[in-house]
Amino acid sequence: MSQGSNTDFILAVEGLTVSFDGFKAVNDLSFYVDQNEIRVIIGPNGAGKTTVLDLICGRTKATDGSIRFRNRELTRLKEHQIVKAGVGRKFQNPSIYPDLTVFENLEISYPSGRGVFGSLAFKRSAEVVARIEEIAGRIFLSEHLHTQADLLSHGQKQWLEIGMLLIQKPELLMLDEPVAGMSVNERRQTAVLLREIAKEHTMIVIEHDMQFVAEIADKVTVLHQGRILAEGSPEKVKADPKVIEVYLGH
Ligand SMILES: Nc1ncnc2c1ncn2[C@@H]1O[C@H](COP(=O)(O)OP(=O)(O)OP(=O)(O)O)[C@@H](O)[C@H]1O
Repeated sequence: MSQGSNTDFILAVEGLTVSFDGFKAVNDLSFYVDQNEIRVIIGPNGAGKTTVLDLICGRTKATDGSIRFRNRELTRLKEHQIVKAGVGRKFQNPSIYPDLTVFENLEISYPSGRGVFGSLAFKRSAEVVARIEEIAGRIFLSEHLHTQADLLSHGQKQWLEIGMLLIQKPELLMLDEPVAGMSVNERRQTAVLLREIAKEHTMIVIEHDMQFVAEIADKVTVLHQGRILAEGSPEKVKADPKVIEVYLGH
């Protein structure tokens, strides 16, 4: 049976290529992600990691290849259709509303089908409030529900943005360097948070901190020059001479 017809994977990327003026930032890339898996993508600067996330979420259009999410082809969809299909993305810098409270940031993200102002005006149902409180608990911000987001620590802002994604219930969450700039304690808590989230969601995470990678990853994909250099468990990848040569040894 060809892998092309396999329906067990939540995400199947095959032959994915993107060319920027002839330069292939992602070059004939194939990988498969299981449901409830945490897949971590590592690799040197410029390896194509962020570009892969950009391709999956529709921000960048593929030159060639396919991205199937639950067997639905994403390369033909627009960014907002991919969000609707169940793919959520968090960028490196938190994009939260600094003047609003934690509660209000989560409320705005609640999938009500309205824009920012419509969301604020719509009556807070008990169901919405309960969901916001539940999410705030998961992201360690129960005590800060009515704190203005601007006053949170950098790490807490990152958690809030993860919460803003979670409240939309995406099946697949993509996080770009979620622990960058976090303290050791915040990193530890984030590892716990991500393992907890993986019980209900699938995740693709770009990360450089190998200790954190080992704590969260089910499987690691190592990219180099737009291609896969190695793939497997964190232990296997860490011991791979090719990976040590181009990435870990530096
Ligand atoms: N829109 C674009 N136009 C031209 N070149 C691009 C574009 N986006 C990315 N690139 C190039 O593609 C390559 C891969 O970039 P990408 O940001 O995906 O790497 P990365 O692995 O995420 O690196 P880093 O760890 O530095 O974030 C780089 O050489 C980059 O300059």
